[in-house]
Order: sequence, then structure tokens, then C-alpha cells
Amino acid sequence: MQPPAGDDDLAPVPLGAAADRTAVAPHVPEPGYAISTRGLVKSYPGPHGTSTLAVRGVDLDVRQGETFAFLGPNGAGKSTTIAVLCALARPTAGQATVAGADVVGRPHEVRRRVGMLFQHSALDGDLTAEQNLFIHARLYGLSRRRARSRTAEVLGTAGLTDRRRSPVRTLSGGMRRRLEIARALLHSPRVLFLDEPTTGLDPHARAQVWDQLRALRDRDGSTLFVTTHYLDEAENCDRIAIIDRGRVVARGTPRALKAAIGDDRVVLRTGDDAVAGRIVCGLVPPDRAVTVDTGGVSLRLPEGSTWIPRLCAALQRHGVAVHAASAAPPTLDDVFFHHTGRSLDAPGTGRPPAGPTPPSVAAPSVSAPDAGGER
Ligand SMILES: Nc1ncnc2c1ncn2[C@@H]1O[C@H](COP(=O)(O)OP(=O)(O)OP(=O)(O)O)[C@@H](O)[C@H]1O
Repeated sequence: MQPPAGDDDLAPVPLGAAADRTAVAPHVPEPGYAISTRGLVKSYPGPHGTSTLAVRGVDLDVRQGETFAFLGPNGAGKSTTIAVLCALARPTAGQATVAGADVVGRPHEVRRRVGMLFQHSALDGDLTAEQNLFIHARLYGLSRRRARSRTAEVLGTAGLTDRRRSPVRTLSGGMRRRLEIARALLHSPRVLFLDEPTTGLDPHARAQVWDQLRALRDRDGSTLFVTTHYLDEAENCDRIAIIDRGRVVARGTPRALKAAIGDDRVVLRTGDDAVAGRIVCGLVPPDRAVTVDTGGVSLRLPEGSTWIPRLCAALQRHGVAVHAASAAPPTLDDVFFHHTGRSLDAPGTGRPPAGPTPPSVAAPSVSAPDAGGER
């Protein structure tokens, strides 16, 4: 199969090509892929004849049975991509096949073959868990008997059998999310799309949701396409794509993405970080940005641990006490920052908001190498 085109290689896709499909050779994904897109574009009409290009030529290949994380900053185009892949929004251009059906040519089949979990709940709080599921199963065209048996099955896999008669408004946030996932599974979809399935949940409830998803993958071989703002969740996925401003800017396994960053993060806590920053600047290659903030002096270096004795010795020679020194391999957050210039701003984690460090606590880049001589 054709390897996905690099994003820089993307030829401009004529708007309206999706409508005029005779002009484009159809992309036929190889067997074994649950999702395959080429040059997917989605624009929304704006006021006064303007438009927002939310998705700008996305190529994705997701294997059957894979748990695939789709990461990106707010407004990057994740939900829009999901809407197109679930055949809820028509692409402006490009092609997408999901669970063996083309999203433009056979949207009804796509919708029958996928399950969706949206960011906002669509459960009826006054109905019981069981009633919510049964009604939804009937809406999906299941017979009364089949609707009853599927309701019991998915309640079981969600760990909610004993709460089946409880009105939904009396369930915890985590239980409601598990019930929503159960609801998305009633028609036995081949691919499950989950848009931020754990946002707003406490760590215990998040873990329970992931137990439910892992069981699903292991038992049924379901393909899971997940957006999340939690790095630990992305870390446990088989592969990741990072989207920024409508384009896929990185893709690969978590391990490969981290390995591609290469350099370790070296952090020094000293008696005088401002002075230490200037000294370190004079020791390392000039292309290395040295940051001084409330976390100490930090920079990226290949084989960071081998630099630590040399940096510490130089600081001590200049009379700067070193309280702590560490070198750590790149994290997924480093990967995200490298490709998007922002941190993955998980709500409720206490991580600083995306964007530059506030000037009151940071000297963003130390550029006065006045302690040179040891480079
Ligand atoms: N219905 C719409 N009409 C016009 N513009 C839209 C519409 N839906 C999304 N957009 C715009 O498209 C871009 C991508 O939005 P989208 O919701 O897909 O991003 P996202 O990555 O899912 O963001 P978030 O993480 O905040 O949910 C944004 O600029 C958004 O304002």
C-alpha cells in the first residue's frame, strides 16, 4: 500500500473534489485497515463569504484492532475529523474509508458500522440506565428481544448490571461515561470513536473507563479511535497521530515518537539559577536553548547524563552550589511540544496552560555565554 504522504508533500486538494468524485482515482485501502483517509479536507462556511479550513489534507491509516490516539491542541481539527469519519459531516475534499465503506458514497453503512462517544452526554437523566440503552437499541433497529439481550450484555461489560434500574441522574460521572460507551456498543460496531472519553473524570473513574475499553479491544478486537488530553492515556495506545491547525504533524508509536526527539532533558537546581544559566550557556553547543525558570535551569542534550558531571564541576568552579541535577529521556509531552509548540493541556492536571511560560517567572532563553572556554 502507498505510504501516507508526508504533510509537506500534500498536493493542494481542489475544494469540491468530494462532490466530483469522477475526477479523483478512488483510494482503495488494503484489507486490515479500519480507517484510511487521503487528503481529507473539511472547511466550514464563515460570515461574509469567508471559510474556516478545519482539516487541511489529512492522511490516516488505522489498523483493525488498533487503539489509536488522535492528539492535538484545542481547535486543531480532531472533532471535525471524527465527524467526517463517522459520516456525520461531509468532507469538502479527499477520501475516507471507514469499516470498509466510503464516508461519502455509503454514509449510512459507515454510520451502522461505527459507534460514537461524543464530548457531551446525550443520556436521559430521568430514565434508568437500562431504559436508556433499550430505547437506543430500538432506535438502531434491533428487535425487542435482541435489544433486551444486548442491553443486558453491554451493561455487564460496563460493570453496571447492579445499577441498571437506577435513574441516570443518580449515577456518578464515571458510571455515566461507561454507560455512554455501553450505549455506543449496542449495535456491535466495528470501529468505536471516542472524543475525550475521560475528560472531567477523577483518576479512578478514568482507570475504570480504560478497563472497559481494553476489555473491549481484547475480547472483540474492536478498533478504538480516541482523542484525549491525557498523556498517560495516549502513552498506552498502539499508535498516535498529532494534528495541529488541521494537519497531521507527527505519527507513530509512542516509543518511536519519543525516540525521534532524541535528546534528554537536563535540569539543574542550583544556589543561583540565573548565574548557573549563563555558565551552562557557555558550556553547551550554541544551538542549545537554555531556559531558566522556577523549575531551575533546563536544556536538551544528547546523552544528557554524561553532561551532568561536567556541568556540575564547572558550576562549582564558579562558586555556584548545585542542589540537584537530573537527565530524563523525552516524554510524550516533549513530543507534543516539539510538534505543536504547546503542552497537551489536560484539564484538571494542574499543568500550566499551553503557551509560553509567564514572563514574571521566566527568563525564556539565556543568551549571554560569559562563562565560556569549556565548550
Ligand atoms: N460547525 C462549525 N462551524 C464553523 N467552524 C467550526 C465548526 N466546528 C468547528 N469549527 C472550527 O474548526 C476548527 C477545528 O475545530 P474542532 O472542533 O474540530 O477542533 P478540536 O481539535 O476538536 O478542538 P477541541 O480539542 O477544543 O475539541 C476550529 O477553528 C473551530 O472553531
